Amino acid sequence: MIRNTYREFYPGKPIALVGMPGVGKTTLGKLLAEFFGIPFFDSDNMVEKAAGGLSVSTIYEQFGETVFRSAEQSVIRRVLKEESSHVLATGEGAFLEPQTRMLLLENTCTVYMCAKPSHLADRLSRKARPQLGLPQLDTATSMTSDGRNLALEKLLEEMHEERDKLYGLADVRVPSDQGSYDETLARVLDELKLHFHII
Ligand SMILES: Nc1ncnc2c1ncn2[C@@H]1O[C@H](COP(=O)(O)OP(=O)(O)O)[C@@H](O)[C@H]1O
Ligand SMILES: O=C(O)C1=C[C@@H](OP(=O)(O)O)[C@@H](O)[C@H](O)C1
Ligand SMILES: [Mg+2]
Repeated sequence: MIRNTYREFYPGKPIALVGMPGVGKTTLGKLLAEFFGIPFFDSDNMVEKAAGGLSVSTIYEQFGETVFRSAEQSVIRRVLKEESSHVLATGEGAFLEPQTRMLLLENTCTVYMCAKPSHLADRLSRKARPQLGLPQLDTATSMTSDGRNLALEKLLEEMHEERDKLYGLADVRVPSDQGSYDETLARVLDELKLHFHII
């Protein structure tokens, strides 16, 4: 359905997805790349490969965030140099780092995927991959009877408040908490078309 509606339109430069943890950068990034028939890259996976298979959490633990950010910037720089058309899902912290942000703003079409913090809290509590940057929360005392994790929601609200302006520097902004994957994908495509004045 989506393929028929949008046919073969591609904005002509890489598309980079930025935003909060759990907003769907990796999931939607893969779908977007599949839609365009172009390669998909995820900066977290690229860093893990470059580190000989060490996981993101191990890199954080053993070397710290500064080393991780620097590795992240190198792999992003490399993929932008080597691959002309692709979709890149960044890790949540990448776009907050000034040099990486500049690199992405200058060389890609950046898409800020956004969602309500309460929605992200719900998604993250179901997500298989452990999420760094979110301290271990005492789930026993912060869970409500209807299964909401209030401490996680509060933390994500604070993160959102702090970061929304920076993520908002992206070229386009797409809500990612309403509807199915297909609907979100269609919203990304609509925003890209508007941005590039493609009718
Ligand atoms: N409409 C939706 N859009 C994006 N992700 C969704 C949606 N509904 C549920 N999810 C779930 O939310 C999680 C998003 O995780 P992921 O794609 O890894 O996000 P990120 O890379 O931004 O951290 C996945 O487990 C995905 O299945
Ligand atoms: O930038 C970061 O510090 C991280 C990004 C996350 O990726 P997502 O934003 O894709 O969840 C995740 O790998 C990890 O928690 C650390
Ligand atoms: Mg991801």
